[in-house]
Parts: sequence; structure tokens; C-alpha cells
Amino acid sequence: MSNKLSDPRLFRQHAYVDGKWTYGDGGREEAVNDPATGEVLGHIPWLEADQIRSAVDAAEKAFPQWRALRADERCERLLAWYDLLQANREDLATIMTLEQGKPLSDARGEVEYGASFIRWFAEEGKRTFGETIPSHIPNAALGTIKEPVGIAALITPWNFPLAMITRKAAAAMAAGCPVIVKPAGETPFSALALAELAERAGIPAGIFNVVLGEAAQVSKLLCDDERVKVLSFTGSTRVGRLLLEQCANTVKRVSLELGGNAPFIVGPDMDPKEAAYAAVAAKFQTAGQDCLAANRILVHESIHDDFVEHFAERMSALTVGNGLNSEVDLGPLIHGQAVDKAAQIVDDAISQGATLVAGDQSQAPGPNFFMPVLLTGVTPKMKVWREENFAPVAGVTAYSDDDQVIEMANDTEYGLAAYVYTHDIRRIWKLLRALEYGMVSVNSVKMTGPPIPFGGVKQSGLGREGGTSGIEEYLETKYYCLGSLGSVSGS
Ligand SMILES: NC(=O)c1ccc[n+]([C@@H]2O[C@H](COP(=O)([O-])OP(=O)(O)OC[C@H]3O[C@@H](n4cnc5c(N)ncnc54)[C@H](O)[C@@H]3O)[C@@H](O)[C@H]2O)c1
Ligand SMILES: N[C@@H](CC=O)C(=O)O
Repeated sequence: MSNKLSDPRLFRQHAYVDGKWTYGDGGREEAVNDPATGEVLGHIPWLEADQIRSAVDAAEKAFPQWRALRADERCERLLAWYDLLQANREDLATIMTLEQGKPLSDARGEVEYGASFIRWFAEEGKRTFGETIPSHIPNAALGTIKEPVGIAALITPWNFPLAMITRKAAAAMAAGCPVIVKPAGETPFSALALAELAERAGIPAGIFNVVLGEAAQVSKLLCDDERVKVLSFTGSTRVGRLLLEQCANTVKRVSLELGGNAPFIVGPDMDPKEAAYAAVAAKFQTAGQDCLAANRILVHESIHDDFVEHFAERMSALTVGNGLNSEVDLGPLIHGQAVDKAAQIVDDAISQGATLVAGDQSQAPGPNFFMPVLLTGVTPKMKVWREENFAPVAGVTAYSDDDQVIEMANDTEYGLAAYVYTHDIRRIWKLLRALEYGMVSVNSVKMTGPPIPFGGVKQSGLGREGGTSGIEEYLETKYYCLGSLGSVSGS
């Protein structure tokens, strides 16, 4: 990996605890592979339980000084970190493409996206206002102060190896909290490059730590430690449920960004070509391994056939291959199990009556690649409808009226994001209000960014990241009552 970077020191093969690059005391190491080629990119140590506790010790030790800084002083340090991400954008994108597989242009976009959360929260940290409460108690002044919650454990997935960390870490750090990041084992190198840049930016030792190890063990240690006050997790609903349970013993604050099963609704008034092109864009980014991916494409029956034709035509123009090649649109899936799962979802749909319109797996350029698939006639019994497929598998079905499509769209345990394509304002408003989703995007594939409250309802999560609410996940509200002030206190 280092020979592909202009700054080889961004490629780190150690954990980062208390400002030091750390080996595992037990000597255990794991290889990390390039999903496109299978080549070993490097190795990471697995830390022992005592080393995970030491990371919490380090965060505990660093907390008082960090919280004592003024918000504008923390802002300066975070902005220095932001500047370094920008200056090293190309190397960070290369690391990401190598370990995650996404095309370089998408990786560059994620670095930009990830960095934007640092800048946003650096500024938001200066606006963690408390309030003045008109007193109901004679001669007293009442109000609130916002204070950092304490140590935050951040557990993140492999599909967005950088932005899922910065969206949490920058909010926590701006609020005055130290963080312990446990990245996905598939994509540790982006997290470690972030640590290298945090160190260069002057973030003090113990404030940004990256621990590595066996996922279930590390997560359990962090959940069980009562010094850790917040757990913020992004990943599957299955693991989210487990962590929620594990946090019950220490009554931690928990923030969960979980799976999605986004409906993409196309109204009868839409130009089928315009809608189909948008649906392709909403489906295939990161090879479908995106919590916002359009999983169930619900098209009004009057334009269904035209839509399918345009979708197939647009899909056939997508190039699948190694993300380092500039003409590639879809990289590999993260590993072989993901390919097997995608194949099972397609087989299940076909065996239950769906039609395979396009998607020939014999064309796949390597074992971890999955050619984009278009299925029509998908129904609620099929896995492609029920599960988050997290693969380039698009399932289309026709509907006849708005009430029916609302019922279809809400027929899932997930509630992260939904897309609506129509220009009829009454339909827009009806769908917007009736869809049981945390985010609804109307006539736009792009919906995320630092200013928005990102998050889901139902079993897609708890809490919001980004926007003005993201920093609240790391703040406590302290109420105060100043009594016996005399009549000057007023109300
Ligand atoms: N809502 C969002 O913002 C958002 C964003 C990105 C990804 N996701 C979701 O993430 C999922 C894909 O990511 P993934 O496959 O990395 O998810 P995952 O749940 O398998 O893993 C997420 C993290 O949890 C760790 N982990 C895995 N098993 C664990 C266990 N038994 N105990 C404790 N920790 C464990 C992993 O090492 C990783 O760090 C999808 O469901 C996707 O929708 C959601
Ligand atoms: N695209 C999402 C990540 C989901 O997998 C985001 O913007 O946060």
C-alpha cells in the first residue's frame, strides 16, 4: 500500500492509543485484503482486553484538559485536522479504494464528505448554548448548561470507512468528549490515517484513539466499561440490537445508525427516463452497499414498462471493475460472503416468480464482483423486499395508487430513508407525511451532508447525526437553580 501513497506515513499498521502507535500484547495480527484483487494490503494487531481498558484509561486521563479548553480552542484544533484531510485527500482516497473497493472518484467524494463533518462540528461546538428558564421559584434564577457527556465509544462499518467515523468523532470532540474508535476489521487503514492526521493536527494524546481486535470482544469491553458514557454505533440492525442490550447494564447513552431498506417511489406523472436514471444513481453507489441504497423501486403501473426499459439501458452502461481504474462505476463487494448473499437474494426472488431482466454473473471480473441485477415483479415475500440486500440488486414492482404504494413502502421493519419522484405537490405532501422514514428525499438522489439530521425510525436506529442535533448526542443538559438571590433575580 505505502508505495501507492505520496505520504507513506499515512499507512499505519498499529492501533493508536494515548497518542502512541501500539502492537497487540498477545502478538496476534490479522491480514487486511484488497477486495478487488484479494491481495494482502497489510496487517493490523488485535489488542488484548487490558489494552482496550488502557485506551479507556487514556481517554479518562485526557478528558479533563480537553473539556476545559474553550470551544473556540477545540474548534481551532479540529479545523487543523480538517485542513490536513483536505491536503491529503488523494492519499486518503487511495487508501479507501484499496481497502473498501469503491471507485476512486467515490472515495474522493467520501473524503470530502467526511472532512465536511469535521468543519461543521468544529463550528457547532461554539454554539452549544444552554437556556435561561423564567423562574417559578421566588428569588431564584434558573437555567441550563451543556456539558460533555464523557468518553464516547464509536463503532463503525466498512462501507464508509472515513465519513462514518468523522460524523461521530468530530461531534463528540467538539462537545469536549474523548473518543475510542473501533473501525470495521475490513477497513482499518482509513481510521488509522485519520489518527495520524489527528496527531499532526495537535489533537492531544488520549482524545482520538483507534482500537483494533476481535469485534465482539472489543465492543463488549467498551459496552461493559462504566467510564464509557456514550456508545455510538453505525452498522447492521442485528449488531445494533446486540449492542443496545449490552449497554443496558451501565445505562449508557446509545446512538444507533442501522440498516435501511429504502423505497424509491415513482409517480405516474414522471418522465420514465428521468426517474429511471435517478433510480440507477440511487441504487448502485458503493455497489449497492449503502444504507441509503434504493432497495425497492415502486413504479406506477402506467409507466412501469418504459421505466424498466430505461433502467436496464442505463444499468448496462455501468462498468464493473477495480476501483483504481478511472472508468469504473462499481467496485467489488466487500468479501465473498457478500457475493454469496447477493446470489441467494437473486435466486430466492427468481424461485418465487420475479423476472431477471438483466445481470449476468459470468461477466464478473473477479470472485468478489457482482454484476448489477435488475429484477421485476418483486413481491413482499421475497428476500429482495424484506432484507437490506446491500448489493447491486435492484427490485422493481408496479403499483396502482398512492394508498397502495404507501402501504408497500412502509411494509418493512426499517425506516431510514425513502425517495419520492413526482412533481405533483399534493402527492408529494401526502407521501412525505405518510412514509415511516427518518429521511424522505423528493426528486433528489443526493440527500446527505453536514447540515442535515441523518437517522432513521423503526429498526433503523436511535438518534440523529449531523446537523444541529448531532452534537447533542455527546452533551448532557445540566439544570441549575440559583436560590436566595433576593428580589433582583426577577423572572
Ligand atoms: N444508518 C447509517 O447511517 C448507516 C451507515 C452505514 C452503514 N450502515 C449499515 O451498516 C451495515 C453494513 O455494515 P457492516 O456489515 O460493517 O455492519 P456490521 O453490523 O456487521 O458491523 C459494524 C461494526 O460492528 C462490528 N461488529 C460486527 N459484529 C459484531 C458483534 N457481534 N459485536 C460487536 N460488534 C460487532 C464490526 O466489526 C463493525 O465495526 C448495513 O446494515 C448498513 O445499512 C448504516
Ligand atoms: N451514504 C450514507 C452511509 C450509509 O451507508 C451516508 O451518507 O451516511
